[in-house]
Amino acid sequence: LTWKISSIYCQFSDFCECDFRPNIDGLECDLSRYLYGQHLVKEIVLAAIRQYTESANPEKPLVLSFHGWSGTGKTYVTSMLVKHLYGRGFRSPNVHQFVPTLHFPHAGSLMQYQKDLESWIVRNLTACQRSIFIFDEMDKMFPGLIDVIMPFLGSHCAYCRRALFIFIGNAGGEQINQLVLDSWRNRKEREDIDLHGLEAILSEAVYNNPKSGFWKSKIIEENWIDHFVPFLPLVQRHVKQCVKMELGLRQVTGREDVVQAVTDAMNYFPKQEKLFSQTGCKTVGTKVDFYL
Ligand SMILES: Nc1ncnc2c1ncn2[C@@H]1O[C@H](COP(=O)(O)OP(=O)(O)OP(=O)(O)O)[C@@H](O)[C@H]1O
Repeated sequence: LTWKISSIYCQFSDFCECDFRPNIDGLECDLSRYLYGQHLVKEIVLAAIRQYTESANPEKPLVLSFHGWSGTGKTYVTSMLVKHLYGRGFRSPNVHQFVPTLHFPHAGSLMQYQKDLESWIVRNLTACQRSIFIFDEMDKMFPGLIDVIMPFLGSHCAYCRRALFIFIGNAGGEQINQLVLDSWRNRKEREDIDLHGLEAILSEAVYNNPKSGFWKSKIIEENWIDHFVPFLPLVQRHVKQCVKMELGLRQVTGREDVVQAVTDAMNYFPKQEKLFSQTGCKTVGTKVDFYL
């Protein structure tokens, strides 16, 4: 009932912020304490979100696209954002997450999905302009579907300007890994890798990949994505940090043996250098339970 009343209020008020209660200090703190090996992500996400939350009347919605290898923190950072932007986190009625394999599984229903997605967004943006729409597994989304959200991304849609769109996918991961590998071979510090050229590489990687939901997408052609955010592949040092964090969550200290056992149990690639963790930090939690 409370939500219905606030929806009605929001339709008549320009200042309706619904459950939007940004805590930028909290976000900054979580990113710097609990996100490892992602200096570019911290920098881009924090600056973009800060600007987005500080502007009461943005000119357009904020559109972010997260790219990178498995287990590098894309979903994790999205959760941090949701936690620090909405009072009730993922339980907030203003947080909407789409998973293609769950919500759009059948190729034959593409037109129906397009209609449903469009009306879902209109309905929710008219109920609350500060809504967040998260599109997970962009590599598994049927090309053509995502273009129905185009009209909501620009400045001409007045009730869309305070929304936040996040796309998550693995496309571009190989290109990011290659760049990190090259810089490692050239003895360059990881933290010295900058965005220069990377955004263009990522935009091309999703646009030209028939397996990407952005394949030949107008969203890319017309530059509606504000920031392509590269998640770098994690190395042993980061896996160790993840193990320590998992141990901390279990209130376990002084178990260097577990830190070493879990770090050694992960697979690393490329074959020769054995530099990057195959699953990032993704399976660390279960491995910690196994070795404890
Ligand atoms: N950079 C990181 N720093 C700290 N912990 C991390 C990092 N990356 C991943 N983790 C840990 O690993 C778990 C899995 O990561 P996450 O789900 O974010 O991976 P992902 O990039 O979304 O992978 P996928 O592409 O396979 O969905 C997180 O819940 C977190 O505990």
